Amino acid sequence: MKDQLLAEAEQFITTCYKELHKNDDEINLRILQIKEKITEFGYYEHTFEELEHGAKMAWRNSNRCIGRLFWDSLTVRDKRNLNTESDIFEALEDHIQFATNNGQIRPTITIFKQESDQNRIRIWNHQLIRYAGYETEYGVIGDPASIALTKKCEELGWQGEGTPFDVLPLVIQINESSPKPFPLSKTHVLEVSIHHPELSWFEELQVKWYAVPLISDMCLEIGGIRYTAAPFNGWYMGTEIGARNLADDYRYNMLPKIAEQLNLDMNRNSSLWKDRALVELNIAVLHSYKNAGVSIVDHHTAAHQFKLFEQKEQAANRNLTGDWDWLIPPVSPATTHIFHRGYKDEIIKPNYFYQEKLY
Ligand code: HEM
Ligand SMILES: N/C(=N/c1cccc(CO[C@@H]2CCNC2)c1)c1cccs1
Repeated sequence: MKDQLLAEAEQFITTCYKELHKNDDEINLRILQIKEKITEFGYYEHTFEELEHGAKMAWRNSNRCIGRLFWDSLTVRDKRNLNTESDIFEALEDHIQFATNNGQIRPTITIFKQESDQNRIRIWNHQLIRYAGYETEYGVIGDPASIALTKKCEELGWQGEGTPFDVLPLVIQINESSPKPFPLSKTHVLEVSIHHPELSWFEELQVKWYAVPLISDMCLEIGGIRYTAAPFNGWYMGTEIGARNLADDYRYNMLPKIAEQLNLDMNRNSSLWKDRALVELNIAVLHSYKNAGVSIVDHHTAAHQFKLFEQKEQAANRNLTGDWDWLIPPVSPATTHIFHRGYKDEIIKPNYFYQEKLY
């Protein structure tokens, strides 16, 4: 195990320090230091500089991410010193406030203590901000994707209002102690009501979504060290909300309601009623976020930015890796260059990984 850790550390320091334009003496000195730490204690710790650049490299290596052009502009917050659930909760509220920035979203990651034999911090939420889901005898209220976590939160003593848009509490667990729920104050949660630039009936659907996507259940691995609590945010690509979260029939399932209002022929697939409803919903999402001054990107602009990323990686002499299945957008994929080429789905570290589900 120590040899494996040392090998990962050496590989990371070599790449990271070269990118930071450090010379061979600095690289060898740092590797020697780490070797001593691992030999004596069985682990080592990153400097802030290593942590910051490692988190950026991990974003750059995220094969499924179309937003990687901006990898070097990630804001990294070092919270490895925090030890209690309430201190961690406070740091998460600060992250939400800083990243939201009144709508001018700042891509940010907050990194908590690394995993060790004595220490494991986990955030049970998939995203820091997400709506609850309730199974009732009349069907599901809220987000079906949240049913399991909502049940867990209720077992832990949390009580939602029962609306389709109840923001779940943050659930923080340290080691094997009971996970603790912390309700988020609504003042921290910026939301956008969805309306359409031409179709005035759209607002009668009374649908909204939150501004900031903040993934909190993935593990950041840098140089053999695992950060099991390292929530990160960017801004949304419109299709994530308009073609998935609000459109999937196992999510908010809005397409039939929209098609009805559009008086489309829903009895024939070939009327393409689903496709027309989908496009209008995505137009409404992009229009509403822009109108509210909340950062968002359409899938055409995002694909163009990804093209620039491909060119930048080529110029930097780095091999581009990607996961085609995820990189193509769910709306009009073949209108983007991504659809018409291939990508090598090789896993390079540092990177962000799934970790075991705790509920
Ligand atoms: C800045 C704006 C960003 C945009 C528009 C963006 C866009 C996306 C989209 C559309 C996906 C696919 C999600 C899905 O289909 O469910 C994705 C995946 C991903 N993104 Fe980005 N991203 C951004 C920033 C970031 C940042 C800051 C990080 C980390 C530091 C990141 C890491 C990832 C990872 C790890 C995945 C794969 C998640 C999985 O495998 O479930 N992205 N991104
Ligand atoms: N726009 C985004 N979209 C996502 C990025 C990563 C993951 C996800 C959600 O993935 C879920 C798991 C599989 N599909 C939904 C969405 C970002 C979230 C955090 C930083 S950027």
